[in-house]
Amino acid sequence: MEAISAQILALAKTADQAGRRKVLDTLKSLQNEIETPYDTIWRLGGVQLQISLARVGIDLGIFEALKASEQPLGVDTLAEKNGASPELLGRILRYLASQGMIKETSKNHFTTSNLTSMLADKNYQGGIYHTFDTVGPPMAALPDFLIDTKYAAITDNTKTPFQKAFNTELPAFIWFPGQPKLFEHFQRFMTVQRAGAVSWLSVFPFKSLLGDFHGKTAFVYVGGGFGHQCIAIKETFPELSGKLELQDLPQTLQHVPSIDGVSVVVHNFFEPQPSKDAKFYYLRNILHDWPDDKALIILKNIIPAMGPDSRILIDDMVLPNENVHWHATQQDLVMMSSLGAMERTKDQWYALLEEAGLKILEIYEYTPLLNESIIVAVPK
Ligand SMILES: C[S@@+](CC[C@H](N)C(=O)[O-])C[C@H]1O[C@@H](n2cnc3c(N)ncnc32)[C@H](O)[C@@H]1O
Repeated sequence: MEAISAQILALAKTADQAGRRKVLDTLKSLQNEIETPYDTIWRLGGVQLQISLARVGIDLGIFEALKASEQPLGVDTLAEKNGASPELLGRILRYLASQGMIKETSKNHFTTSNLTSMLADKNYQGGIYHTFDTVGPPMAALPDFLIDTKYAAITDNTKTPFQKAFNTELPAFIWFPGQPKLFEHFQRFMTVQRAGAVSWLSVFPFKSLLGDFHGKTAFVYVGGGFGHQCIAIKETFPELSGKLELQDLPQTLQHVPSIDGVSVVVHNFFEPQPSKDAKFYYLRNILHDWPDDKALIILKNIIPAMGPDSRILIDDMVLPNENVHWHATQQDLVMMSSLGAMERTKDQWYALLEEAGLKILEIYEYTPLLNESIIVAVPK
């Protein structure tokens, strides 16, 4: 067993992104084959507790404290730092160690594991909070919502499990910015959501498509959140500093530190695009947030601003028609439950863009297993 484990580890360490994913997916299907029904019910039964306790660990500063310490820390020392009852904390630490989130070195003493660093990182912590506090309640409300609606398709962003979970009539993106803490967690999560993945810039021929562009704005990051893709572009193409624009709602932009060489413009993408003749209008993780009727408005608002050389770049998953990866199926149902939205197949993208009055020039896939892609579109 040890020899096989070492071989798998070595394989994963030398593999590229797609190869490493393949290793993980193989291990996952192997687990399904090996499990008895008893194993499976324990695994499924513990899913919610894992993220609950990851959040408790973050609330108590456990991961940061272990990361900052060169020595293993005892329960009492940790309890002094965070004020929790040592009895309670001991049980929490024991659970976190049993799940691999930290490591138990001796009785009541703990240190970091391979996962601790990620759990101690502010942006990934945003992901844990977002998943638990904002995505979790609609997921829990989904089964009863579906019974109530007799399993009708969810396509209206005001009638989703989200409204049931949060007892609101507002669509998520209207409700959400009014919850500053939750919204900040979400934006932090967005900055690392595809960390470690292949960058779209390694596949998309940005430079050659930009050509000898001399206009005012080369890149408009529509609904760009914390603007991390402006930063990625500036790092790759420093000569574009001053020609990059970040657009988002004021509620989002107020959390964004100023970025040198990037102008920041308050823009609601349900209104006409104010930046004219830019080379690229880039929408990353935007259209998958909206059902078709809203996605059409967003796209149609950009078209009148486009010059002859302008391109819309849509950075989203383009799903195959079968054998969709579990990341994508999971993401699809998260989008559905909170936003009445979806991850779209290739056929659905062609149909949507056709209806918006756009034509697809090219699709550049940059993460083969997850089908994250750049769709390049121009007016018909
Ligand atoms: C899923 S996040 C994606 C952020 C960023 N594009 C990324 O990939 O990390 C969606 C973004 O859309 C923004 N947004 C939502 N409604 C908007 C609107 N009506 N106008 C402009 N931006 C909006 C949110 O503030 C958020 O930053």
